[in-house]
Amino acid sequence: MDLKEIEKKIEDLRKTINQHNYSYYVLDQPTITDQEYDELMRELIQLEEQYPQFQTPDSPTQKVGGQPLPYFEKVEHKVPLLSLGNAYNEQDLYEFDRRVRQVADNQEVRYMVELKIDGLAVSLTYENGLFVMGATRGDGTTGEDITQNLKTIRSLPLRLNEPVTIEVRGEAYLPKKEFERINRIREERGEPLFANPRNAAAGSLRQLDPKIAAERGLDIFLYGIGTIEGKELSSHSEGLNYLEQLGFKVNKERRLFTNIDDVISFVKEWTTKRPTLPYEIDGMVIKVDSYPLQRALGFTAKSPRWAIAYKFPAEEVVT
Ligand SMILES: NC(=O)c1cnc(N)c2cc(Br)sc12
Repeated sequence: MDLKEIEKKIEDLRKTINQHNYSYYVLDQPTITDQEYDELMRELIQLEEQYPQFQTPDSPTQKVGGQPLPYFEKVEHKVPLLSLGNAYNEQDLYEFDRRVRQVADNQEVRYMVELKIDGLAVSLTYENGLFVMGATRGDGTTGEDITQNLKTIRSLPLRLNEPVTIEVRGEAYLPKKEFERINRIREERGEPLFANPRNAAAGSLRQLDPKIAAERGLDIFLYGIGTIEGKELSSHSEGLNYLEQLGFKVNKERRLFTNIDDVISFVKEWTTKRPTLPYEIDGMVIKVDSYPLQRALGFTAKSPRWAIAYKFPAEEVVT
């Protein structure tokens, strides 16, 4: 093959593998066997090593982790990653609804209710559709650049379906089965165990050697847009659907309601269904859906007035 044909072969391999990644890790619908997948990856890694001039930042080979870093750079978030006020019972939710309707006046109020993933909040920045930077929440204003580790998350797209410049936020987490597998290995090695999946996810993402992060089946759900160029969105639900369109993994257990009683029933439903999930959640997030109404409600010093986190009661520890 001449160089043109080799470049074409590498591009075709990249496209095929990225498509399989998307089906397997975002849609949970495998399209080839692990064996066939590994075969394709081996061929692509070998060709990229032989022809480095054809390497690109969105190649799936970027997911295996590069060289260890001496430390993590600090990064300033353009839009702060805020924390949420907490609700602990129905009364708190009725109170939240009353405050929202005070500002909403007579306009219809829609609430988007989502699972509150028990992981590590992160921000992802894409320029013209390419993943360029990922950071921890940190103190909400300043986080740590953990791009190399986030790249190893299989469901995190290195190139979006549209060449959009956008900053999105989500929760990196460790599925329960992965958490148990990692702790079994640590136990065999006589290493200290992780207390829970959240600590394990945080510990994995704070590794300076991305090859360690790559071994730990981290995953991510995206749930918010910080900044976006050249696109007008009118609601949070429209924003989430757009994130899915771009190729992000967005949690499917979300639902829109027009009254707080139905929100409370949905919260109760998930309080009991929680153990059936393959990942841990520590509550539910209730957000006003309309962006104009979110703007009208604004923020307190540290959290939005248009959202609240309902915290599940602490699980009884079975001794
Ligand atoms: N779906 C969501 O909005 C969501 C899910 N899981 C979380 N841990 C958080 C945290 C904030 Br802040 S929002 C949010």
